[in-house]
Amino acid sequence: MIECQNLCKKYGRFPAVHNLNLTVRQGTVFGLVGENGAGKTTTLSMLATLTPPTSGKAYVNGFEISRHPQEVRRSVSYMPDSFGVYDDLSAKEYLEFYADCYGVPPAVARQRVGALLAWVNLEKHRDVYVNALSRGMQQRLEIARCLMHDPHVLILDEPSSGLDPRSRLEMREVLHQLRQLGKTILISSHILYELSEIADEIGIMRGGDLAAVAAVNALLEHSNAHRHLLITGNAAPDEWERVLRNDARVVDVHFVQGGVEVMYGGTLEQQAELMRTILDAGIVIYQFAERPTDIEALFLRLTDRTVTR
Ligand SMILES: Nc1ncnc2c1ncn2[C@@H]1O[C@H](COP(=O)(O)OP(=O)(O)OP(=O)(O)O)[C@@H](O)[C@H]1O
Repeated sequence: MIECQNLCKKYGRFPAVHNLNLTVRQGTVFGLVGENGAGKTTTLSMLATLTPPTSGKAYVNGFEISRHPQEVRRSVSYMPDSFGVYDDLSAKEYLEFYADCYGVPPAVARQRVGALLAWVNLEKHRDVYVNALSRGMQQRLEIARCLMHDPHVLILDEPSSGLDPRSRLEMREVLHQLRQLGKTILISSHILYELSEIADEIGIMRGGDLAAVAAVNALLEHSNAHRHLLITGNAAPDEWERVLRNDARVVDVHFVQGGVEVMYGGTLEQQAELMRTILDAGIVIYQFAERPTDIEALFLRLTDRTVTR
């Protein structure tokens, strides 16, 4: 449904996106994660036909973006990372305006405006001017706007950026619902954890390259199967090593100040046994704590072999 083949964008001599090869299967959600300047916005903007590529090809809904931009625009909705709103339109008028731009028949538009406002929880704000809505509400209205012409493909650039925690939660709800619609979605974020909740696959961009791609299921299975433990005590590194080496469920050991960080692949009962083994070895335990999995580190470890650079 979306396919990029060696897609490149240079600004002058600067390669913002470099030989990008990416496939988003029909009806799936692909999350693009990366730091500021990684090339996410440039990629999404090329796929939305707003930025012409320097070289390479990309197909959206079967249409090549440079050769058939009009057809691509009809099949796609693009939500930019920053957008201007029309000050003197209410939320309802804003959606009606876009329906008109896209040639949605008035009767369909009337029904859709009501349904979408309810869907993004803005029914009560239908007559409020767009510039009087909070940023979170404006972002949700943008999602509704994106659905006005019932596109096959959605391209969303950081829909949660700049939102306070409560608005982020509300946006998260909307994105979860969006996933249920079965559309093909390409969504970007700085935060990998956020994307892992809604995406089927995740790609990480660095310096204009798609550095790695992983299926979210594989990430979650791995993070469920492994616990990240912080154990501190009065042992020297070689003592930790000796004790931990005897437990086959210890996958990885990393020495830290006063102890070790352990990637552990056993059950909770086996984890308790590990604690007993450490105590039996005469080590005084100061701390034995489970830490949240660093999903970014896990992603990089799992995809180590798939780096395309
Ligand atoms: N119009 C432009 N002219 C020159 N350089 C540009 C232009 N647009 C983007 N760039 C540069 O291209 C690189 C990629 O930018 P891009 O906006 O695609 O990154 P991003 O991953 O979306 O970052 P952010 O999360 O900050 O939006 C950056 O180094 C940026 O400075």
